[in-house]
Amino acid sequence: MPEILVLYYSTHGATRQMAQLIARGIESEGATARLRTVPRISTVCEAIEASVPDAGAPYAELVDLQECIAVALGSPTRFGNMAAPMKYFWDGTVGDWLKGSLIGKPACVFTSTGSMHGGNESTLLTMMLPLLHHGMLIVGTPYSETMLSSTSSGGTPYGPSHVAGSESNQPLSAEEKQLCIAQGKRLANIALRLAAAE
Ligand SMILES: Cc1cc2nc3c(=O)[nH]c(=O)nc-3n(C[C@H](O)[C@H](O)[C@H](O)COP(=O)(O)O)c2cc1C
Repeated sequence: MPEILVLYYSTHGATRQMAQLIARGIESEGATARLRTVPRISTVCEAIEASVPDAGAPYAELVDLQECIAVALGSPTRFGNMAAPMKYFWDGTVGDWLKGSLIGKPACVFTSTGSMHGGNESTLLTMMLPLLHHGMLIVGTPYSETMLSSTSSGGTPYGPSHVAGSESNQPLSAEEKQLCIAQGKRLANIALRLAAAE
């Protein structure tokens, strides 16, 4: 069964929930979702994380990028950009960039932000940059997903988003959830067709 990597970072759980919904969409198309996260990083150089997380998805390894036919990449918004642990992971992918391992693979991005205009679109757009450097094919959300027009919180043509509120405690709206599932389905559908054509 072809696998699609759902790679996310989350501290309060919203981006993790989005990842699980995207995985549901992926699996409804007949692919397997491989959920992976990345460890926190620290300014204290001696501090190390356990090699296996206490809970949730395992930590991603480079082989996950190589083995999967597509990637869904999620991060909370941090000052209008992806969180440092996720950026750190991508900064470690130079070997794959040199080999061109990801060229031609489809990818999508998703994020959770505190406030409506606090940078969810800038986070999604800037998360695309390392993927484009790797030669990946960016898959957004088309307006045929009618909830893109009706949502009053998250959901963008650049990818799914969620507005979590200043306390990071707002649940995903029905529209936000549906757009996550739709994004997973679309990514899997395109990835499976590209893989079959090879
Ligand atoms: C250091 C830091 C920076 C943040 N920067 C922003 C920001 O620029 N815009 C925003 O709307 N929310 C910002 N937030 C809030 C998070 O994006 C928000 O709580 C998000 O929903 C967390 O996702 P999670 O539940 O997956 O951890 C920031 C949070 C932290 C801790």
